[in-house]
Amino acid sequence: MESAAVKSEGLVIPLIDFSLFLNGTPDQRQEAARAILHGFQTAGFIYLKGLPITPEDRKHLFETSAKYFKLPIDTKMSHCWTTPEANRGYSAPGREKTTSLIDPEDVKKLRNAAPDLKESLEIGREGEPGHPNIWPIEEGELVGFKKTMVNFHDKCKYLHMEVMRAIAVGLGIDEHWFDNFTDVGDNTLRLLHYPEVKKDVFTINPGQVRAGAHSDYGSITLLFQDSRGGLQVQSPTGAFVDATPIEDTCVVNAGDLLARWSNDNIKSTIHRVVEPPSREGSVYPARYSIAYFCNPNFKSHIEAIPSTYETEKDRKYPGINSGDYLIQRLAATY
Ligand SMILES: O=C(O)CCC(=O)C(=O)O
Ligand SMILES: [Fe+2]
Repeated sequence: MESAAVKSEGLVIPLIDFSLFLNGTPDQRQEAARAILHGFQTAGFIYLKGLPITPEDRKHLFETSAKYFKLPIDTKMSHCWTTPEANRGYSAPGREKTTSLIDPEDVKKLRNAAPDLKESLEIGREGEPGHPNIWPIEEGELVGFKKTMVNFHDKCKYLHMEVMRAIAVGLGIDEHWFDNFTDVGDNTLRLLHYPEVKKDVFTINPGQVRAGAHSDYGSITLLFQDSRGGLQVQSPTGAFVDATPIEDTCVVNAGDLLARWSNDNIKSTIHRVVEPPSREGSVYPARYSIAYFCNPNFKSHIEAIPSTYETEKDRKYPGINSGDYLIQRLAATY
């Protein structure tokens, strides 16, 4: 039920059948939970198959995303990303620079030297007070856009809750321990488009990437990639290893807040997006991916999960509010 999806440079990313956690016997459930936790503790990344998200759901989402990005730039700019507090809307190529740098001046320099070659749309939870999603006008190919996105948001919210339950089972705490932290669904759905690009762009500027090396901020990220490739995960040796697309799987990685919450029992691993493995021709075709960034409910106070420390003095971090933590991290990269 478990095999290695990636094995290189000391990095082993397991591929786990999540249906065994959701619908298996008590033993299968336990075994799947153990494998999931182990993957997060070692690689910080896992692949899941047997998901409650069907290949049709997924196909429909990617098609809808491609239609969105075909809109004229002026239309997309009419609902652009404004503030870390809202964290919603369109980001044009060059807007966000994902990086592990924190100092805004350093980020600015890096952005100017090698802007990320991507554009994205962030969609937050519907109904979050004070932060409405600003939807593109539904005409032509875009009819039904909102419904598709809201449905997918809901399905991913459920998947987040279930993955956190698996982590709880793996840790040997109450299976529902995280439920009060995940039930609101303060998560962000991000559509990503890496436009077609001339191959020489990457040779002229060796620092050029599609998305800079970074770790994610929240609890976990559910990442759906198309078949192009280019996602890489940093191994314990420091090398970047291809996290090759596997059909009908989802890549799940732990974020910085989960690492902190687990007293560093779980790893949040650096990753990036570079050009795909070379093929014929003078251009790299466009790549699409869909990331669902999960967070503990913004109102939650985050302090070390029971079972991840023995005595008070083993707690590495003071408590922190989940929403504040995210805003602070987003403010550094936009
Ligand atoms: O597009 C991808 O495969 C990864 C995107 C990513 O890591 C991010 O947006 O945080
Ligand atoms: Fe990421």
